[in-house]
Parts: sequence; structure tokens; C-alpha cells
Amino acid sequence: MAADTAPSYDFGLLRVGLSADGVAHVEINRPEALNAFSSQVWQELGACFGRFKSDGRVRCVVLSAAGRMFTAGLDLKEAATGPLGAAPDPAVDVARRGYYHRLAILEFQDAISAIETCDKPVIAVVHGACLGIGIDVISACDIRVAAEDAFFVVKEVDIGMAADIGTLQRLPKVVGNDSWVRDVCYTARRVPAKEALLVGLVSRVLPDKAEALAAAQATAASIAAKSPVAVVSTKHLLNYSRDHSVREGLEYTALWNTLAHNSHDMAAAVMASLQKKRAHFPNL
Ligand SMILES: CC/C=C\C=C\CC(=O)SCCNC(=O)CCNC(=O)[C@H](O)C(C)(C)COP(=O)(O)OP(=O)(O)OC[C@H]1O[C@@H](n2cnc3c(N)ncnc32)[C@H](O)[C@@H]1OP(=O)(O)O
Repeated sequence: MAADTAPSYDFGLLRVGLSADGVAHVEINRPEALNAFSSQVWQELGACFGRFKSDGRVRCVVLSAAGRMFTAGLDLKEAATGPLGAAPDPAVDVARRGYYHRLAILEFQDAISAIETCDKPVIAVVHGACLGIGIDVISACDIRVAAEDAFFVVKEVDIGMAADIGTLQRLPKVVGNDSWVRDVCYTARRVPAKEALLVGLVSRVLPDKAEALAAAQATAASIAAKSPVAVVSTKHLLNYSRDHSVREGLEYTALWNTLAHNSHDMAAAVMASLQKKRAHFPNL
């Protein structure tokens, strides 16, 4: 993407950096409120990942958070002011208020789903608490790594609600263990990093946040050095296949690759492999 048309990543509660090797680093930066998700946080997150989708410079993303913990979940102070998107006027009937409340929940869902639909792999780095909406967020990521002090809580039942931004849809597919998912979703119990590793919620646990971040950056750099056509195709096809039958997945993959096999990257990669050299692939 030409510099004059490059999207802006100038946000209030996110710090976004883009390295020359194609790795974007998004840091949720609201440490004074333990990175609680106010509407501004999730709206900025949605906008940011929406922009990554069409920004060819971005090949892989690392998502982390500043301060003591990944996130304390939904901003309860903001939530206490009334339901999301609902008109506060009590004279307005419940159907009319409910209509706008539903739209607001859908908007919140879309913002977090932007992590999944941005096409570029996203690696979450979790340290300290990852509560409530934090689980919705990391479940939408491709890879999760944790620091030893990380712990995870599907906290929603403790605030009197069912999780509604993606945890109940994605977490079962991430860990593939229905009994465990129901245990943690019904009880809101604290899951330590070791257990998260054992059950497959995270793929690595590192001694501390700095090492977890370094490991994620190294993985991201390795992904960013691959053909971006191959990488976005792989993400897209994994997600499609997760949500469809094997047969549907195979048929769709054949169709997708009918186009993707025509990239210059394949020829360059095959040639480099034969010559025992490293291929360099242009941005999407
Ligand atoms: C449509 C709905 C969509 C999504 C729904 C998502 C549901 C959820 O996310 S459920 C999870 C909700 N979160 C919680 O229940 C956690 C609440 N917080 C705590 O229990 C504690 O703060 C803690 C995380 C255990 C940390 O405790 P501690 O180390 O003692 O720090 P504190 O002094 O409590 O907090 C410091 C500072 O942060 C503010 N804060 C903490 N959590 C939140 C929050 N969730 N929302 C808003 N603000 C929060 C806290 O008030 C303090 O601020 P001060 O200004 O210093 O008082």
C-alpha cells in the first residue's frame, strides 16, 4: 500500500507499531483501569483490525496489553450506566429499547470478530488476568501464548449474564473439550496458565511477559517471512473448514487454490527450495 494511502493507526487506547518485516504490534493501553474494555477500547480494536485486512504491509499481528494484566474484562463502570446502545428513556417500550440493544451487541461482536476476519494471523500474549471479554478476544486470535502468571476466567456468569461476544462459540472449537468448557463457563473458576496449556487454550507458557512477548514476536516474524498469499489463504481455509464439513472444506479449498496457485510466490518458493536459498515475497 502506498504511503500516502496507508491507513492511520493513531488510536487513543491502543498503541500500534508496525515493523519493517511486516509484524504489527497492537498493545491495549489502558493500564490505569487494568485494560477494562470500555466502548472506546473495543471500537478502536475493531477499527484497527479492520484496517489490517487491507493493509498489505501487515503480514502478522501480535496483540498484548500494557500494565499489570491483560484485561479486567468489560468496563463495569461504563456498563453500570445502562445497557449497551439502549435508549435510557424508560418511556420507550422494551421492544424498541431491545432493538437497539441487540444492534449494539452485534456491533461489539463484529469489533472482536475483526480479529478473526482480518485475514492476517494474530498472536495473543496474555499476562496476569484475562477476564470475561478477554476470553472472547483471545478465542478470536490464531495463536495464544501466556506468561506463567497468566490466569483465565470466563467471568460472565459472575456478573449475571451469558458470554455473548464469541467465547461460547469459539472457545469449544479452540480447546475441543466440551466438558472442560462447560466447567469453566458455568463456574467462572480461575484457570491457571499451566491448566490452559494442558487443555490447549494456549500453545506455550513462558516465564514472564517479556519472554512471552519475545516468543510471540519471533513466531510472528517467521510467519511474516512466508508468502503472504500462502499465509492468508491458510488462515482463511482453516477458519472456513472449522465452520463447515470436511467435504465442504475440501471443495472450497480446491476453488480457493484455483486462484491462489497462480501467485508468483509458489514458483519463487519452489525455485528457492531447489536452490537451497531463501525466497522473498512481496506484500499483498
Ligand atoms: C455486552 C456485554 C459484552 C461483554 C461482556 C463481558 C463480560 C465481562 O468481561 S465479565 C468480567 C468483568 N470484570 C470483572 O468482574 C473484574 C472486576 N475487577 C476486579 O475484580 C478487580 O479489579 C481485579 C481484576 C481482580 C483486580 O483487582 P486489584 O488488583 O485489587 O485492582 P483494583 O484496585 O480492583 O483495580 C484497579 C483499577 O482498575 C479499575 N477496574 C478494575 N476492573 C475494572 C473493570 N472491569 N471495569 C472498570 N474498571 C475496572 C478499578 O476500579 C480501579 O480503578 P480506580 O480508579 O483506581 O478505582
